[in-house]
Amino acid sequence: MKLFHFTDLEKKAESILGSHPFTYIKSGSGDEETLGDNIADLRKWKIRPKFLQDVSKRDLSISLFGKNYKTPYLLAPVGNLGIVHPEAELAVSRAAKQVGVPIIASTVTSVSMEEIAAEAGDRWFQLYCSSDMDITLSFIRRAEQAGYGAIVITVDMPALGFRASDLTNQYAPFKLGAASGNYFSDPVFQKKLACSPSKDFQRAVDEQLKHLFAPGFSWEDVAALRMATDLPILLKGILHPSDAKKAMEFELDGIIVSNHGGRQLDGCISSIAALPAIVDEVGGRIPVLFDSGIRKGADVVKALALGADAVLLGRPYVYGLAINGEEGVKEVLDNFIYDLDATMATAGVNAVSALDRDLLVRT
Ligand SMILES: Cc1cc2nc3c(=O)[nH]c(=O)nc-3n(C[C@H](O)[C@H](O)[C@H](O)COP(=O)(O)O)c2cc1C
Ligand SMILES: O=C(O)C(=O)c1ccccc1
Repeated sequence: MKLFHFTDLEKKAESILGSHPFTYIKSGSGDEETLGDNIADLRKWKIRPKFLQDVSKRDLSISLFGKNYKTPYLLAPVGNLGIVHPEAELAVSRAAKQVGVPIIASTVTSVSMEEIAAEAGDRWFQLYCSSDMDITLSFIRRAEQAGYGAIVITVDMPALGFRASDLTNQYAPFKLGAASGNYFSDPVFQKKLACSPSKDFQRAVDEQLKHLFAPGFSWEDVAALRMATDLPILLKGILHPSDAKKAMEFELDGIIVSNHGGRQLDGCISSIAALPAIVDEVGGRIPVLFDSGIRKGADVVKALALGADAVLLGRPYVYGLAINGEEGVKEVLDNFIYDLDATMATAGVNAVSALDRDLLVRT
């Protein structure tokens, strides 16, 4: 593949994927104000290197929920990957396992969470809470049994964002069954459907769509889920410090500062602009993870220096998958690790744990 720059990665993926699938992945909601701000606001922060620090050994490792990881990267949950590559989540899982990076498997994967677990190393499960609590609880039980190490509840999708380009293209991959691996294999869903998804495919897809978004889901439901599992629970999509505070009050274990890669609420704050106030509110009591706009090692250094404990990669690995399946994802990860290592060395920092705000200025 030999593509080291995000722009080249994106161009190559565009030449391979069909126009509608590529647009679905690349786009943000609205007129992409927030999508652009995720990148632009990261660039407002500049690194002030301090030299003569002995950077002969660099330690990229982190620890989360009592477990050590070689790098501060996780793979963000990305649904509908069946439109990107025939091996979809399985290729992603194998690549991440080779590199030692945890995956966060989406609710809306092309295959089931059990099939993913069979190929994956460290894995967390991302939960879109269903409007049907029985299905939601069934997903949590299945994740526990399949060895997932945490539940990531995504809170920023009470409804699908206004995705202008997908609307123009009339493109909705989740209506094509590219995202039905978990629903179609779920015993509770099957029972409610009262027929086999393979027999009446369209009805099963329509039924899943009815359950997929849960606009009525609230903090009381979060409290019920807290009671329902001993796994660590993180909320993904937090942008306001008061929601971070509430997550701690509800005894949750972590949060992910994210605006869904600019795909949900257009006009909302960029993820990096939201991060410092949330880190201050949390005060080190629970891990704060970060995503939306990470495109290179310097972006990672900035997010970690502003107080994130780890970062999630989204579109970059999806493009690697499009270009060369498992090998493509692995190459993207290898490059991100190399880039981070080089960025830390040239910034005069020898450990992720030594990154702090003193390293940055806002321009
Ligand atoms: C095509 C696509 C599908 C996504 N699907 C999900 C999903 O199923 N669940 C979820 O929590 N986030 C989903 N996200 C959001 C990502 O987890 C992540 O927040 C975002 O991609 C990070 O931004 P970045 O792409 O700029 O790195 C999706 C993102 C993309 C691009
Ligand atoms: O596209 C997305 O960002 C996404 O998360 C999603 C998930 C399920 C259905 C449609 C979109």
